[in-house]
Amino acid sequence: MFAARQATQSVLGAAQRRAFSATAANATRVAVLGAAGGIGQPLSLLLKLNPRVSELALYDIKGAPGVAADISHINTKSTVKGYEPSSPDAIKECLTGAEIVLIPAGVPRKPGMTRDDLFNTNASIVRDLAKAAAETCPDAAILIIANPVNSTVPITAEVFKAKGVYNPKKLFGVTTLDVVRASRFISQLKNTDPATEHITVVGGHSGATIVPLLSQAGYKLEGAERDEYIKRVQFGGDEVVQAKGGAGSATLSMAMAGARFAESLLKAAQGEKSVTEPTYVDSPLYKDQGVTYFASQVELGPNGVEKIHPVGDLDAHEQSLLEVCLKDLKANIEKGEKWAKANP
Ligand SMILES: NC(=O)c1ccc[n+]([C@@H]2O[C@H](COP(=O)([O-])OP(=O)(O)OC[C@H]3O[C@@H](n4cnc5c(N)ncnc54)[C@H](O)[C@@H]3O)[C@@H](O)[C@H]2O)c1
Ligand SMILES: O=C(O)C[C@H](O)C(=O)O
Repeated sequence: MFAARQATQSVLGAAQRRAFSATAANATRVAVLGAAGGIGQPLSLLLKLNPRVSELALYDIKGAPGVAADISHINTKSTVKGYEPSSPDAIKECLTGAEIVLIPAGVPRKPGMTRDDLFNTNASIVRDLAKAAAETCPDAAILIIANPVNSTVPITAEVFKAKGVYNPKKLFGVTTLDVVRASRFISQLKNTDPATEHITVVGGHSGATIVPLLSQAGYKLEGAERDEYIKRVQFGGDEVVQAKGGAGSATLSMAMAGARFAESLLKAAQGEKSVTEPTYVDSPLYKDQGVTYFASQVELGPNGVEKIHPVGDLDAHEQSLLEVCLKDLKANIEKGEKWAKANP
């Protein structure tokens, strides 16, 4: 009996040792810029719980060392370090060796504002952080959370292009929260398990540019029910902004969505096949209409974007939503590109 238990323990020990060396071989440094904010803190917490992450580098203009000290006590293996600009090289030190950089740094909306109203403040925050990433970790996957995503992704691309290091396969606008909402809201209407709902959402990340494709999941809503569902997905962010009454926008659900997208990238980077997520990327799908970035299902691989899937079959109503989306998106992209060129 004792011998049998000892044998089991030694087998388990070997399995654990193998798992440990596999993790060590897949060591991944992940940086969060804006780590002390409403999204940054829970996002950093979720990344600390992810065994695929070996080093967590947390940067903010204020408060990152405190967040790092707190999170570092959690009993998972990854190391955590906080950086703040009191030392001039802090951002460089944070980004050195990073393979994934998540950027939630920037101001959130208050009631009555659109995401585009954040442009004037957030454009320069994202530009400056993108410059630091382009200089320090040009090969990292850059995940843009800061709004307005439809414009901050093109701004980031322009920064990387100006430095001669742009790799369209490694730049992602995080639209996962739209997918999470679309799946949760249909499950509330249909009394299904939201974990098994996978509603594709295409386009961009604001208002009419958010286009959920229910028909591809086999659903057909009609009339007011359909319109209310679409409106809730397109304006889910406003629901949270209103409810928080001036204290910011979605942070906890966004942290979950950002951590889920980072996990998908890590899985793909570590060799898992067929990892697919909708995300806003440099896309050929509507380039002929001047829409150079677009969110659709994207297969992820070790080098980032592996394959960009077309939107697929749409019903007539989805087609009409897509047309409105493309018009708005084109304007948001041009605004970002124009600003980045004028404000290098
Ligand atoms: N993509 C999405 O689906 C999605 C969802 C929710 C929120 N957002 C956006 O994410 C952004 C952050 O939202 P939040 O609620 O976390 O805001 P927040 O104000 O709570 O946190 C932002 C953090 O960024 C930091 N920061 C500001 N300038 C910085 C700089 N130059 N370098 C480093 N850090 C800097 C701030 O100190 C703060 O800690 C907003 O723009 C918001 O609109 C996007
Ligand atoms: O609505 C916002 O401003 C934040 C975010 O983009 C969201 O969708 O919740």
